[in-house]
Amino acid sequence: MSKDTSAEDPWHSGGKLHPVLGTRDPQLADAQRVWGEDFEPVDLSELEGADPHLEDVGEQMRRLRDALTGIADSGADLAEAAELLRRAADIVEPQSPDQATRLASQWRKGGPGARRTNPVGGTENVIAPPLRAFGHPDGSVSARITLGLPYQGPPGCVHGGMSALMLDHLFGFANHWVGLRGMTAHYEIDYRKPTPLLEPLDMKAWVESHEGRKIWVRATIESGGELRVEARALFISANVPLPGRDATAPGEER
Ligand SMILES: CCCCCCCC/C=C\CCCCCCCC(=O)SCCNC(=O)CCNC(=O)[C@H](O)C(C)(C)COP(=O)(O)OP(=O)(O)OC[C@H]1O[C@@H](n2cnc3c(N)ncnc32)[C@H](O)[C@@H]1OP(=O)(O)O
Repeated sequence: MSKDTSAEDPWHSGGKLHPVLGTRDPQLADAQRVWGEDFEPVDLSELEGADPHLEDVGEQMRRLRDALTGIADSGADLAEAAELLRRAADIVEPQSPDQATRLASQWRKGGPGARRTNPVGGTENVIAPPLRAFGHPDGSVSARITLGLPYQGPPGCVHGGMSALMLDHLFGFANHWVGLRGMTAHYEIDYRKPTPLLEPLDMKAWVESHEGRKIWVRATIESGGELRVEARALFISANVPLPGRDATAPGEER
C-alpha cells in the first residue's frame, strides 16, 4: 500500500504525509508519554498559516463551551458574558461569507478540505473536542482524549454516538495514513463497557484489509486499560464531487 497522495488530484485535498507537529502541543506530548517515540504524527500541515486570531477565537469558544455545560445550578451571573458574546457575534457575523462560499473555499485546489472544520478534529469547529490523531509505523492511527460534560450520554459516560463519530473519523485517518480513502458504507459497533467522561480515552484504528474498492477497518476505545468500544466498518472508495469545483473525471478508483 502506498502512502502517496497527490495535491494535484482534484478529489483529494491532502498532501504527502509527514510529521509537522511541535512537541509543545499538549495532545502530542500526552501521546508521546503514552506511546513513546515510535510513531509519527499524521500530517496536519493544513493547520499552518491559520490566522492566529481564528485559532484564539476557537480556543475561547471551546473554553466557554466547557464552562457553560451544566452551569445552571451554580448561581453564576452570566449577564456580562451574554452581552460580550452578543458583541463578538456582531463583529464576526458580517465578516463571514455565506456558507456555500465558505464550503467551496475549503475545497479549493490544494486546500485544507474539511480538516479544519469537521466536527471531530476541526479546530475551527466549536463542537469538535478537537481530537488529534497520530499515525504509527505499523499503519494504525491513535488518538487520546479526555471528554467533558458537552459529550455526556449516560450519567458520567460518553454519549455512544460520540464514540461512534470519533471512531468513524479515525477510520478516515486510518485509510488516509496508508494511502487509501473512501466513504463509510457499513459500520457496526459494540459497546462493551461504559466509556467514562473525564478520564483519558485511548482510541486506535487500522485498516484490516482491502481489495478493489473495499476497505475493511477496525477500531477500539480503551480507558483505564479496559476495552470499552470496538467497531468494524466497510469503507468503499468513492468519488464525491467537491463543492465549488467542476465534477471532472476523478483519479483512478481503488
Ligand atoms: C475527498 C477528500 C478526502 C480528503 C482526505 C483527508 C484525509 C483526512 C482523513 C480523515 C479525516 C476525515 C475522515 C472522515 C471520515 C468519515 C466518513 C464518513 O462519514 S462517510 C459519510 C457516510 N457515508 C456515506 O454517505 C456513503 C453513502 N453511500 C454511498 O455513497 C454508496 O453506497 C457507496 C459510494 C458507498 C457505494 O455505492 P456505489 O454505487 O459506488 O458502489 P456499489 O456497487 O453499491 O458498492 C460497491 C461494492 O461495495 C459493496 N457494498 C456497498 N455498500 C455496502 C454495504 N453497506 N455493506 C456491504 N457491502 C456494501 C457492494 O455490494 C459492492 O460490492 P461488489 O463489488 O458487488 O462485490
